[in-house]
Amino acid sequence: MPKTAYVRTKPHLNIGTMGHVDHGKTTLTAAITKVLAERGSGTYVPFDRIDRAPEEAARGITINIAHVEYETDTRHYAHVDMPGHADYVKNMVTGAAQLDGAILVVSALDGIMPQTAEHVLLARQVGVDHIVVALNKADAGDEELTDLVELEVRELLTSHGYGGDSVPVVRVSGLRALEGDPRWTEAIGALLDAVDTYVPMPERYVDAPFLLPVENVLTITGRGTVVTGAVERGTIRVGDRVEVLGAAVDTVVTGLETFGKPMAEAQAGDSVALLLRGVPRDAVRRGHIVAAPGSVVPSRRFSAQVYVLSAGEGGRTTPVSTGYRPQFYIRTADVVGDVDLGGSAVARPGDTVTMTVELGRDVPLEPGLGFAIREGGRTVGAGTVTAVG
Ligand SMILES: Nc1nc2c(ncn2[C@@H]2O[C@H](COP(=O)(O)OP(=O)(O)OP(=O)(O)O)[C@@H](O)[C@H]2O)c(=O)[nH]1
Ligand SMILES: [Mg+2]
Repeated sequence: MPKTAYVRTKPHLNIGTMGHVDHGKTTLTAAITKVLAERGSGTYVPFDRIDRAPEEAARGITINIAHVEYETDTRHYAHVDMPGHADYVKNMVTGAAQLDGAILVVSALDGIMPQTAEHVLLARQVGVDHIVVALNKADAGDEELTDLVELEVRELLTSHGYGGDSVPVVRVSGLRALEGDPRWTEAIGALLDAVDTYVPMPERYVDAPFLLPVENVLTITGRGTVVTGAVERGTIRVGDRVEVLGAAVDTVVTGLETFGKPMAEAQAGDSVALLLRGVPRDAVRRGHIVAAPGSVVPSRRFSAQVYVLSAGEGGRTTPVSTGYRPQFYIRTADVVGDVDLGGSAVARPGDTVTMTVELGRDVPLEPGLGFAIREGGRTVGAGTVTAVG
């Protein structure tokens, strides 16, 4: 049976849930889909369909980013549910790189925890310009304590340039909303209204050459290799030629879908799956870039302004100097790079410095592109490309 095609009736945005482990991101994601499904827009996605890997079920945490879709009255959303556990921050960065806005989930019982702050910092760095706060577990929280948590969250957001005073903070209970408690299903409605109104429709560069950072690679038996991700810019149609940078592959797009629905054309902002002709499964991986042929020249050298996280932010306790070799998280890629601070200069935790970086492989780079620097499983820096070459 042919699948129903995707019909673009509303503006499409990419949002997602981020925040510290166990604060209720996946529960809230499931609750949002349930509340909207009951209003007749979209399909309910239960908790165990979001955290569906065996290890996720066994450990009760999210590991992989998961995508769900839903619609409000005014918009169509792709929603990325990100992991909060410190070990999976690299997956969170991949998810955040495609967002137009984020829902920061903070447990009203626990307040700001290490990955609450780390995610806000990373979101800022990878270009998430708008955050709405869900103060979750409000069913179990004491009102006065929740007021304090709200103040604390606003302060954190302000310190990262998010204008914490004007950010919407909505008290919710994902768990009670899932159970159908009217007070809390209403709160989910209020949260979605806040997202609808506070996160603006971003400018989409639909006329630019096509570019999609690969988030995931799958094989569809009998059809071939599929790459997924959010279109960063441009437009793509079935039959278009593309190149896969990183894999040095030239190919043709032979299928195009969003959330299992075929589409004739995908454009900047869409969360899509591209079927690529004749590409072996192991030739492509996360971090590669699918682009219009010849439209980008990848490079490995760039200059950047970098903030070195303080020890209190979970960063290093000792300075870095020329020769330092951490991992750079750029779009969905994770690449080693050599840092040059110029001569004998050092960068202490808490400093903002300029550096040149020589990556281990060529990556499409451009001024203004944000990235994170990680080492031994923790985030140690956040930077912005200032010049390429
Ligand atoms: N009381 C109460 N408990 C909640 C609420 N939301 C989630 N929980 C509980 O908190 C625990 C963690 O919920 P998850 O939704 O898995 O949290 P998460 O933020 O997705 O966790 P990670 O993805 O692993 O970072 C579960 O036991 C939930 O039942 C809520 O609104 N109220
Ligand atoms: Mg989760």
